[in-house]
Amino acid sequence: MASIIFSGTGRYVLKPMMMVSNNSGHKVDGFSGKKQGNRDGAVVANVATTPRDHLQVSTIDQKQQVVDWTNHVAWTSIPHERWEGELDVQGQIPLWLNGTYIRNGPGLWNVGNYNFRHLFDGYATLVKLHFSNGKLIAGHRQIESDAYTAAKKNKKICYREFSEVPKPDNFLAYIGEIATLFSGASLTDNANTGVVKLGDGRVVCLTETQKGSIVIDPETLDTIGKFEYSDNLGGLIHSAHPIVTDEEFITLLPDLINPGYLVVRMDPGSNERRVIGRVDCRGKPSPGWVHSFPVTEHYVIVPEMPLRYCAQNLLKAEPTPLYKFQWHPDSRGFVHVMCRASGQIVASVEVPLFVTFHFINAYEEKDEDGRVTAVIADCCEHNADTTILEKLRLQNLRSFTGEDVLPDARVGRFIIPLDGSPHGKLEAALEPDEHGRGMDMCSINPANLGKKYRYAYACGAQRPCNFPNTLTKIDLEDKKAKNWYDKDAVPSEPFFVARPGATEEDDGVVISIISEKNGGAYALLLDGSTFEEIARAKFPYGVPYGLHGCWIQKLPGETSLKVLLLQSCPR
Ligand SMILES: CC(=O)/C=C/C=C(C)/C=C/C1=C(C)CCCC1(C)C
Ligand SMILES: CC(/C=C/C=O)=C\C=C\C=O
Ligand SMILES: [Fe+2]
Repeated sequence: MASIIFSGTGRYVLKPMMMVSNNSGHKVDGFSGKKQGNRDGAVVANVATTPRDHLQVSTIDQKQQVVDWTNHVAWTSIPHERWEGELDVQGQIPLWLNGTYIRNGPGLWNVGNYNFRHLFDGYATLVKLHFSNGKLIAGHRQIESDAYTAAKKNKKICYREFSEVPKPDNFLAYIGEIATLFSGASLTDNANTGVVKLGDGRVVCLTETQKGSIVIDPETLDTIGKFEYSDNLGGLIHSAHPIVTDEEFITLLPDLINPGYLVVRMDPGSNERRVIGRVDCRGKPSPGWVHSFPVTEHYVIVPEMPLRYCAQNLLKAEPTPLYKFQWHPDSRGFVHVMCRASGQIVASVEVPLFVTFHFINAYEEKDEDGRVTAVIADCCEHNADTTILEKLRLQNLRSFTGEDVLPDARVGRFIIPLDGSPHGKLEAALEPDEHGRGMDMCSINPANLGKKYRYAYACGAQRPCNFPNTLTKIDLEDKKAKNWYDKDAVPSEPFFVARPGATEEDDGVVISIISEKNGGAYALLLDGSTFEEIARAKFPYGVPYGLHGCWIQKLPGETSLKVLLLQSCPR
């Protein structure tokens, strides 16, 4: 398959399903807002055919065999606002794989002539892979958050992003009140981190600001509107990674005023979160950053990381080394265990210092009488080293020269006793050299959420590197890892989809999107069990790196939402 795409100056005519127009019918090239001619009405991806600078420079230097990463497609803004088309597939997509994988991530890192600083600042780009009877329709779409829409209109940043603060006059021009620059109104709603399917079918994109919860149409990727929480729980931020199943949505709301966390739960069909309980922080001066957290069958695990939110840094205009956070080793690290049913804290232990974005899973360990004796919680742990945040600055990601600069990481396993002991343990769940001492962006078989499990999928490292560059299957029982690697390519989070009816934990496929050194990108399917490639399909343009995804299973006999709507509203 693999058509040679960016080779000439001619236009590359794509298959008829694609769309490159914005709502006004004009093709949009990033933020330039340039109107592109569409005289013949042909469905043409102008962006895919215009040779882009990075496609010319991103070549292998024959002498050094080192790729110029300045314009690596992983860290280059997506060149157009939306696209959809069928991809040629090399290999075999399993016929049982029917549904849509949607991945979210910060895919646009410039506005006007201004270039963003940090990976997490970029405006949200959704990428979809729709699998149906062995065929693959792909697409992408920018999320129409207020932050993105305002930036596009004003050609300036108008809201506070992860590391960016708008100039007061940008913000004034848009919102109109200086008093609000330091209030919740100035915070971004750029939902660029994850995407979840709620039990009621709504698909919601998320980031760490509560206002950045945005409902999308999983078929078209269109922005439907804000997900408004109808409770009065308040607060401005939440964990970027709620626990979402068909039955519930659980998340943590950090309390920055009276340091602690509210543990809250929402039912399918509802927009109202109800409080399960509250954890008071044991360390000072503020809650630890809580990007994610795990649950077990009976407990919610609340990590209190010594990397804490920092009120002063929240207000600063210029980025500080740790952005909105500060490292407080003296105030130590803790893990709290809350009973889901009663909201009572059943354990609150001090643990060794740790730094993590992502918990992998957690489960309960029982004695022979079935009594829970401990909770095991696994995470991608950065050896208590905060420099990983700095490594994710775009300048650093784009300046790889072959030196091994990625800090070491491991599968950190917390062992939290439930017998009243004051301390918990943190150790590597397997020898980190198994996965090149790189470890982040993980998934598991969702059937094992909160239960004892054997396999995790994540990005590891083939060194030297400056960013995790392998897909890794971790066997926590045999303490072994299998690694997939494509030189100079950047793979995104390996996402496990179970085969319907499977009984083995690793019976399924692993989906990832690979940003290639030559400016291209491809969707990759690995067998969940053997971890061998089973199919790949090249995009007709470069797709940048992205973060987290979700799977929307097509049920047998299911009719699409659009068809149902058309049937219920006959003209
Ligand atoms: C993409 C990712 O993993 C994290 C994104 C985090 C964001 C956008 C955090 C934003 C924040 C603000 C804009 C101000 C308040 C603090 C904080 C939640 C860090
Ligand atoms: C890309 C990333 C965190 C993303 C948050 O959602 C972490 C990468 C860590 C590298 O080792
Ligand atoms: Fe994340």
